[in-house]
Amino acid sequence: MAVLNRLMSRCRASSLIGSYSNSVRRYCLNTIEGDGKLPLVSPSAASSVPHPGPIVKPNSTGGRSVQWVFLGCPGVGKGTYAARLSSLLGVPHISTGDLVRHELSSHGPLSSKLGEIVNQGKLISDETIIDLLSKRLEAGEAKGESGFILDGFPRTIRQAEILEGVTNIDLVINLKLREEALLAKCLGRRICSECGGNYNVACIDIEGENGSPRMYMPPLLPPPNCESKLITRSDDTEEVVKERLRIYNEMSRPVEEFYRSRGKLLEFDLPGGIPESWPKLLRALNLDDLEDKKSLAA
Ligand SMILES: Nc1ncnc2c1ncn2[C@@H]1O[C@H](COP(=O)(O)OP(=O)(O)O)[C@@H](O)[C@H]1O
Repeated sequence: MAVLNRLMSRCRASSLIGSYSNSVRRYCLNTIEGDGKLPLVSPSAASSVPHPGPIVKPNSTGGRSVQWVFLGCPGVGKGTYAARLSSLLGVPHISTGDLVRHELSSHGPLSSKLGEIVNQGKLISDETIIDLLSKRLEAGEAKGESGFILDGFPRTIRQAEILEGVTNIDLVINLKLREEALLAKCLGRRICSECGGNYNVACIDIEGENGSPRMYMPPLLPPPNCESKLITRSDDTEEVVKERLRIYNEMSRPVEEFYRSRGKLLEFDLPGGIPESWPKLLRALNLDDLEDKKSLAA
């Protein structure tokens, strides 16, 4: 993690972004991978993608903490599943969207410029997002964090190349959901302004057609003490969500191929709401045993 931070800092301080020197890349890879610890994912066939996808091995005791990435369209549920895996695996869930929103709410020097970009559904610059991410990683390192589950980063090929240059990502989980559900899920999203809890008031029920099964996603309603404190994200309007979906297809879809071609992409089609999807995701990640053990221990 320390090296990741240092290089992120170097990327931000100089103009290494987009024009790495090979020696810097070698330095980082050697330093990070030279710790003798086991990678979590071995390249072999596990999913239906043309390139052999990764087989996920449960966390081995000698291994370092996981370094995973979540990809997927706005509204797919990256934050929900990343947060659940983060508490199961004991690694930080780092959402760049949350970092941006935190920056916006701080009313610092960047916030009005960022607010304009976010509220148009556009991406903020690679340099700015790397700057925010580096600060978050540095703060985590100071608290003794190790490993991460990234949600919302990388979102451009350039970001993916930078990340690939500084550390070894074990696994990239590409969450997928039917297009019809994505807009409804974004519009139904609610956040508790006090505890930060994420809820969804949308009830999604899509008839099966052309061989695809019916999809039912019940609302995820807040507990009574959050009910009166719910807020909606300013970028969750129909117009802005449509723009975010367009930008995802243009800028972030190629990132899926970036990881697919490296054998790191695990495609996961969400079959429905959390009760249906979570156990299946754990099974796909070979983590169902871990959850059983954790619930027995609780
Ligand atoms: N990696 C990134 N690169 C550029 N902009 C980002 C990145 N992550 C977050 N953002 C900005 O923050 C906004 C909110 O991000 P996020 O909460 O991840 O939204 P989404 O629901 O669209 O996945 C994005 O629309 C974008 O403006």
